Amino acid sequence: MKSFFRVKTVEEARELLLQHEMTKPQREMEKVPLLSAVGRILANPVLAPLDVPTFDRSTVDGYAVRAVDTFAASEEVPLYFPLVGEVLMGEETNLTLAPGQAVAVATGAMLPREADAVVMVEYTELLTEKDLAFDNLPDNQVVQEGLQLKGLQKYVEITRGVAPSENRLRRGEDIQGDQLLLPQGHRLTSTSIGVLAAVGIHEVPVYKKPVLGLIATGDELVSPEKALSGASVRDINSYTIAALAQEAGAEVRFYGIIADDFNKLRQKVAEALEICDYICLSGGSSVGTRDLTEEVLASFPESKVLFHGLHMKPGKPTLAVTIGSVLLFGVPGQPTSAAVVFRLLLSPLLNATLSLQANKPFQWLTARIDRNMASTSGREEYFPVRLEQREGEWWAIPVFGKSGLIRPLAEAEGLARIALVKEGVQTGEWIDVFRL
Ligand SMILES: Nc1nc2c(c(=O)[nH]1)N[C@H]1C(S)=C(S)[C@@H](COP(=O)(O)OP(=O)(O)OC[C@H]3O[C@@H](n4cnc5c(N)ncnc54)[C@H](O)[C@@H]3O)O[C@H]1N2
Ligand code: MOO
Repeated sequence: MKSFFRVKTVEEARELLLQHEMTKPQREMEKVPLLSAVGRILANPVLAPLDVPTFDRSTVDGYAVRAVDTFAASEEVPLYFPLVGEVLMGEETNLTLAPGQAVAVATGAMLPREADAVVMVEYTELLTEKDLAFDNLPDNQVVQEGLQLKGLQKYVEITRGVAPSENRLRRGEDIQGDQLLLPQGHRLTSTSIGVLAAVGIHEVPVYKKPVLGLIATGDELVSPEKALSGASVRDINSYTIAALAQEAGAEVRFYGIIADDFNKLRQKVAEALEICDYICLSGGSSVGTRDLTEEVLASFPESKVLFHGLHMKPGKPTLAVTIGSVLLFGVPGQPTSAAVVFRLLLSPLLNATLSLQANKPFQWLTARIDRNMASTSGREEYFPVRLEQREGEWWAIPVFGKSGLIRPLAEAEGLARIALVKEGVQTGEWIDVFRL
């Protein structure tokens, strides 16, 4: 009878794997267009090549002024500014404001020189010489200057003063030229992509994605687009694992469902070894007579078993092998087991390959367990939980279901962990939860 050997704790397994060449930070880079850069990892730091904005801009629709000229304005005693021009959106202006003048500007438009604030259009009225009843005008220098102009001079009536810099975005206020914008190793998000667009970077240097080959084994498996018959079951793992691998930054190659046949499986593995950095086989990692994974992997001359079996539930029959520089895994066929092993072991490896900090602290939280849970000392146990806040504390509510099911995991918000040395936990006890 076959049995497991080289059994490791999850921690030992992770450390062993992180020493492997493949999990060392990836140094190969490529340039990708900004539109397809989300989720990719920056291979170089990005310095701002210029100031953003590149000129002083208005943040409102209104009139550019010198703030000091407007201080005395009020609803009771408005001030009148001759309108000396307009700056259209996207137009470069050469205007310079003289004291007491106003220039119409749209939100985002360039400000004339000497303008240091903008009065919102709501606090103004546009008038012409004709509209102004000269007799009633307050005796103010600004108006006098305006009146000296020829033709239908327009005036801006201002009923509220503005402070210097009010409604103005200064050159470089958003981003300063030469500033470090994004560090090497940063995972690009929608907002960091916006920042790159702002400084005109349209091709981004990123690390190449590690390639993960995926092979599902099992005579019983049927892909979702085919009809089920007799005792056949749907292939779930190929899809959850492909999605998890993509989330972790890998490029996935799917090698299909392979029947429990030594030669066919070996042939597929050989094919995958040609181009993959990681290979993940689901099913057939246990000790059943048809569980061929280990036998197939062992038949490659360079093959080396790192471990077979983890002190972990679910995920006990996990297998890790190296063939040359390629890391190969046999993950259990049970859908929840496969997903848990991938998240806890393979995702951190892909993160390491991509220079991402593995298991970021915010992936874990502590919560109080909602009921007594039994476990066996000597293995780490993981079970799906929902999370709830009660009076400022997190509580973990177990979602029960065997590891052959998929729905309980889909309902869960976390995986609660009972430590290796513990024999169960009591209601209310604090427990580590890995957020899903
Ligand atoms: N005598 C023992 N039997 C089992 C042990 C053991 O220690 N001694 N371990 C059990 C545990 S725990 C697990 S987990 C499974 C692991 O089995 P395998 O990895 O060898 O996987 P299979 O036997 O091929 O399949 C198990 C189960 O999962 C279903 N499956 C397989 N692939 C997929 C897929 N891609 N999508 C959906 N479902 C899949 C398969 O139909 C089986 O029902 O072994 C226990 N047995
Ligand atoms: O260890 Mo198995 O992976 O429980 O279901």
